[in-house]
Amino acid sequence: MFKIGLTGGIASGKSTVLTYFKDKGIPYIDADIVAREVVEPGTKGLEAVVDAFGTDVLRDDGTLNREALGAIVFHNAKKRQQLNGCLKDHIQNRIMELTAHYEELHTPVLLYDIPLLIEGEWYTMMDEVWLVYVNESTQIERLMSRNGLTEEEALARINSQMCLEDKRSYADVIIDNNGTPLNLREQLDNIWDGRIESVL
Ligand SMILES: CC(C)(COP(=O)(O)OP(=O)(O)OC[C@H]1O[C@@H](n2cnc3c(N)ncnc32)[C@H](O)[C@@H]1O)[C@@H](O)C(=O)NCCC(=O)NCCS
Ligand SMILES: Nc1ncnc2c1ncn2[C@@H]1O[C@H](COP(=O)(O)OP(=O)(O)OP(=O)(O)O)[C@@H](O)[C@H]1O
Repeated sequence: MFKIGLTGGIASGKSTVLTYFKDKGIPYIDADIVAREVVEPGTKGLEAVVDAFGTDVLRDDGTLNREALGAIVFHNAKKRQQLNGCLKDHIQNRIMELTAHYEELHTPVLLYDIPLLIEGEWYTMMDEVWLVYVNESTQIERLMSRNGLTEEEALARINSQMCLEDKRSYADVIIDNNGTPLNLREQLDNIWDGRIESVL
């Protein structure tokens, strides 16, 4: 099974790229979805988060208050590391379980959308790394507009990750998403024709 790790910075366009390949029928694992599953009510993941951060990060209905937890961890590197420590094994186990499932199905290609692919060293298990790249001003603008954040809040999130410039050296393919959606689509058509169809 050919494993492709899709990464980038926050709001660089990973989900937009993933949607293109999903629409082509390529199987995928979305780490943001996994990260939500492992903190659903009743999970060990949520229990670990509450042990570390207290019940202030819960809503009245017992679900995780993502806004409250985000406000803490995107402004404090120590707290962020603590959260990562609570969830790392749960996220990793679930991703490996899903990978085994696709191996059993003899899936020829599996696309992983993992925001922290480099930071979390997931790149070492990939056959290829694809980086969705934007410059910082585009990233800030898109993040502010998508999440309704102030510039300061957007920068706090961006600075929680390895900078996109430094991620470039890990990439086999760089997808430049500074342009229009049409420009992005043209690049993805080329990647599909040149790199994916041959593996299928
Ligand atoms: C802090 C939380 C509650 C904020 O939730 P929220 O709904 O606001 O954001 P969401 O989960 O959709 O994440 C949005 C983006 O933030 C970035 N991000 C998320 N967690 C982290 C982190 N620990 N460090 C750096 N960036 C992160 C990613 O680029 C992600 O795509 C949530 O992101 C979380 O639980 N993070 C820890 C789990 C994790 O590491 N997720 C990344 C997938 S491997
Ligand atoms: N080429 C583009 N032109 C204009 N807007 C774009 C373009 N590509 C993506 N966007 C918009 O930018 C925002 C971020 O894109 P997307 O959600 O795909 O990023 P992401 O990397 O998956 O984000 P996250 O790290 O938070 O999961 C979205 O609102 C999306 O619609």
